[in-house]
Amino acid sequence: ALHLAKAQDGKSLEDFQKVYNAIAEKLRDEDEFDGYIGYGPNLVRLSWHVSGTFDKNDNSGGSFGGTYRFKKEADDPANKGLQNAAHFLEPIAKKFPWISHGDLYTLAGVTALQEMQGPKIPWRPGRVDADEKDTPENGRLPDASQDGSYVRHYFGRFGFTDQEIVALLGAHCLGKTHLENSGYEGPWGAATNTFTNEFFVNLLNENWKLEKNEAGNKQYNSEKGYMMLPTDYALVQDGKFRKYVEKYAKDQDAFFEDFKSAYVKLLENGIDFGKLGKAYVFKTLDEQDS
Ligand code: HEM
Ligand SMILES: CCOC(=O)c1cnc2ccccc2c1N
Repeated sequence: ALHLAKAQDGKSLEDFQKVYNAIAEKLRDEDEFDGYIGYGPNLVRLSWHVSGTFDKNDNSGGSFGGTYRFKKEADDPANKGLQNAAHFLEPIAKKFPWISHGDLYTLAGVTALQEMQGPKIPWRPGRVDADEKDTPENGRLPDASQDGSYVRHYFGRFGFTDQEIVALLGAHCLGKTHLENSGYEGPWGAATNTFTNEFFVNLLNENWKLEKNEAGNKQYNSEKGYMMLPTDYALVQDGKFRKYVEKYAKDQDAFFEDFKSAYVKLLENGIDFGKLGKAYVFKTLDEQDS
């Protein structure tokens, strides 16, 4: 059965907006991280990795239990580099001890996306911390060296369509690869901390060359110093994926809309929010200044 979301006694939109603001202000303060990219992309990746362990076959894993806080999951080689995001969130968890880890990890991704000018992401609280014994085993996160059929099969585990898969991967407009984390490197100078449809524009406009990097892994590089993972490039090699790449490269609003829906589905997979009321839509810091 699905995990039942539990209402946080007496916490309302205002309380969660305070958590949002604390994360958003810390993002602004600590802007020098990772060559002035900041923590935003890393927080988005954490929110995806804690949700991407979900398996609909036995409803194990997923964002509900906040099991990333346990060593087994945090030490998954696929999570290398996310210690930065976890460390960033420690003082937030101390300041708001009433929020569950699952809610904090997912809310942090929503905050980062909105503060990087991404779409408004409706978000629902109610995730409940699980025991260490419920931590999913390593190996549930995807392998970047693979092709389109691997990507389609992998996301089939969450019940995602081709369109949802392409939209979701548009998050690779953010941040960068780090050789010491994943064995992939770059993009050089093109790493961004603003949410746009650039990933799709790059895929279609650049001249891509498959090259072996210093770690001996193959990746696609362009003369402008951009890069794509094999699983990124698969989106233009596979005809069914390619048509959505072309759609999003032309229409950023369509990308924002479809990304928002797919990202909410990713973060809420395996959770029954029942009659806990509608989702919260948080104001950005800029919207509160005025
Ligand atoms: C086929 C599926 C995917 C694969 C194989 C993949 C693989 C990777 C790899 C290898 C990195 C570089 C990590 C590093 O070296 O630090 C990365 C970074 C990143 N990924 Fe993905 N990813 C996938 C899907 C996603 C999804 C669904 C999202 C979010 C919705 C996402 C968001 C990010 C972000 C924001 C970064 C940049 C992190 C940073 O700059 O610290 N990825 N991904
Ligand atoms: C918009 C310029 O960035 C890109 O085209 C791009 C492509 N693939 C990625 C794969 C993982 C992490 C970051 C990535 C990235 N920033």
